[in-house]
Amino acid sequence: MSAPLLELRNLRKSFGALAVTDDVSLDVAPGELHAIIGPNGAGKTTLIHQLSGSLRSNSGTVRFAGEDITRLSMVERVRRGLARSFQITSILDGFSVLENTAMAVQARTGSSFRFFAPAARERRLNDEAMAALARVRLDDRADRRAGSLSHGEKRQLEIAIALATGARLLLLDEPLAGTGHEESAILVDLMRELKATHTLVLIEHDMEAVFALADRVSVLVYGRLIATGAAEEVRADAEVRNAYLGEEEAT
Ligand SMILES: Nc1ncnc2c1ncn2[C@@H]1O[C@H](COP(=O)(O)OP(=O)(O)OP(=O)(O)O)[C@@H](O)[C@H]1O
Repeated sequence: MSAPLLELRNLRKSFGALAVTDDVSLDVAPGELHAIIGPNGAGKTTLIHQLSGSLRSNSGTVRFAGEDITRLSMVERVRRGLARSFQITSILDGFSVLENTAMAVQARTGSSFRFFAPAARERRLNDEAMAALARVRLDDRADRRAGSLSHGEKRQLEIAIALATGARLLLLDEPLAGTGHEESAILVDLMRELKATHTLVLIEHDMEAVFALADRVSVLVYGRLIATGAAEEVRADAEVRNAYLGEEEAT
């Protein structure tokens, strides 16, 4: 296996006496789609916060592209190419789809277009934003107000915003939650396409989507990883079936 893009070692986060993630160690290879599954309350979202930098870990290390980023802020991590698909609340409803995406391009490029005339600068930002929107198939919605998008389209926009930050690795926290059948099919296709160019860490409860997309799957139960492996191996693992998949099938 090539050197991992993301390396977690012995990560732990506790709230008071409750260890929500406990001794989590995991490697994610470049180009891999790695799914993290587990029952409600297992600590998946907390782990994503620890990776994105929105929560400081109590102990353990996170390395990205060989660099120790454990102490870096969320903004510094985004600059290095590690982005969480933004929460819906971070979409500015009153701005257009294009403007929302162009702001992410601007955040990445900073003042690097400063030598351009204002009109040319705006064109560059918009061209890059349109490229991100085309990847998520929202280019035909560019001029719409973001607030007018459907639930699934907002999820697509969040991914476009993450792409526009220049991310190499995308952290996706339950992108399919609350989406209808058609919306979810679009998002699954989109994630499949993104695999060609990006590394993805996906938290998802939709097991059909997980096993259709993931190269490898890790199972988190009570904050601990009980299994990591190729999707088919994990699906067949007796402990995993007891701890999680059996429970899902029963519901
Ligand atoms: N800020 C916090 N303070 C105290 N407890 C917290 C905090 N954030 C999360 N927890 C607790 O940590 C546990 C794990 O929560 P988390 O949201 O990470 O789980 P999850 O696996 O993402 O669950 P779900 O699949 O339901 O989204 C839960 O028991 C939750 O109540």
